[in-house]
Amino acid sequence: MAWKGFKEAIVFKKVQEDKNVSSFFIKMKDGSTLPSFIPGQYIAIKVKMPNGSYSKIRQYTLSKNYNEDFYRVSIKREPEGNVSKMLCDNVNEGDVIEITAPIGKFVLKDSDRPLILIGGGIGITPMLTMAYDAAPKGRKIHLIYSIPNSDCHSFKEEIESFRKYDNVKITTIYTRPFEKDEAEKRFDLKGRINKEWMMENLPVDGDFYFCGPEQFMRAIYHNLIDMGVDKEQINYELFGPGQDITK
Ligand SMILES: NC(=O)C1=CN([C@@H]2O[C@H](COP(=O)(O)OP(=O)(O)OC[C@H]3O[C@@H](n4cnc5c(N)ncnc54)[C@H](OP(=O)(O)O)[C@@H]3O)[C@@H](O)[C@H]2O)C=CC1
Repeated sequence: MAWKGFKEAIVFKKVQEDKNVSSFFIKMKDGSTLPSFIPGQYIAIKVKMPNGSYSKIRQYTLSKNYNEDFYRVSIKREPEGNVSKMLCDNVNEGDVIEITAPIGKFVLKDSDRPLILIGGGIGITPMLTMAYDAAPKGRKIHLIYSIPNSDCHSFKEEIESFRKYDNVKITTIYTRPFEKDEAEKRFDLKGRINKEWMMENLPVDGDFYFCGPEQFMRAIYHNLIDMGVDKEQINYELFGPGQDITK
């Protein structure tokens, strides 16, 4: 059952996904069943600071299959982010945090159109839950993941595992690959995703969902408009106090 406000939850597993990203696997402290959520939704989290006061409230997208009996959030440690630093550095297995029930309107809509999921950096998290939902249903999916290099390549095996579905295509973009990344061919495309590549590789009749840094989102939005994609097919969410990306 969903609840109002915050409720205590326990981190029962913590996984370091890459240099900066940690995943937290969460269950309710009182053992109650977690409400289901729609792919793309997030929970808000607050955490007790060492001085006993509560941190600010932050929203983190759920990043794992919605029909598991736990929630997973995956958090990038931001040097300036007090809450993400507190969580990544000091919250460990067995610790209690406070969470809301899942919320959010950036969710996967029912459709038979090809589904194009584009994640920039930690913005891949809502794309993962959307892919978990759509892949087994046979919908044609193109999952595109842009990261600087192998130091930031979270969820590598997890994303690779989607290849078991014939209907899923994966493109990994490294914008600043190391020499070893080039030598070991760890990516499909080098450099920032751009309009030429999108025009050649993405269907105009698809449903597009994307999330990532503000400039990344603005570029993708305008490329899609230039390609002639209908605004109804363009879905995105900007976290934080960003500017309007359509301008
Ligand atoms: N539901 C939501 O809305 C969520 C939103 N987020 C947001 O996602 C963002 C992710 O940030 P972070 O992980 O630091 O991302 P990074 O700074 O690591 O960037 C991710 C990728 O985007 C590329 N990129 C940046 N600008 C452009 C552009 N104009 N055109 C094409 N590619 C571009 C980067 O290339 P390059 O290396 O060249 O810079 C890089 O490959 C955060 O701002 C976070 O708030 C995160 C989770 C959920």
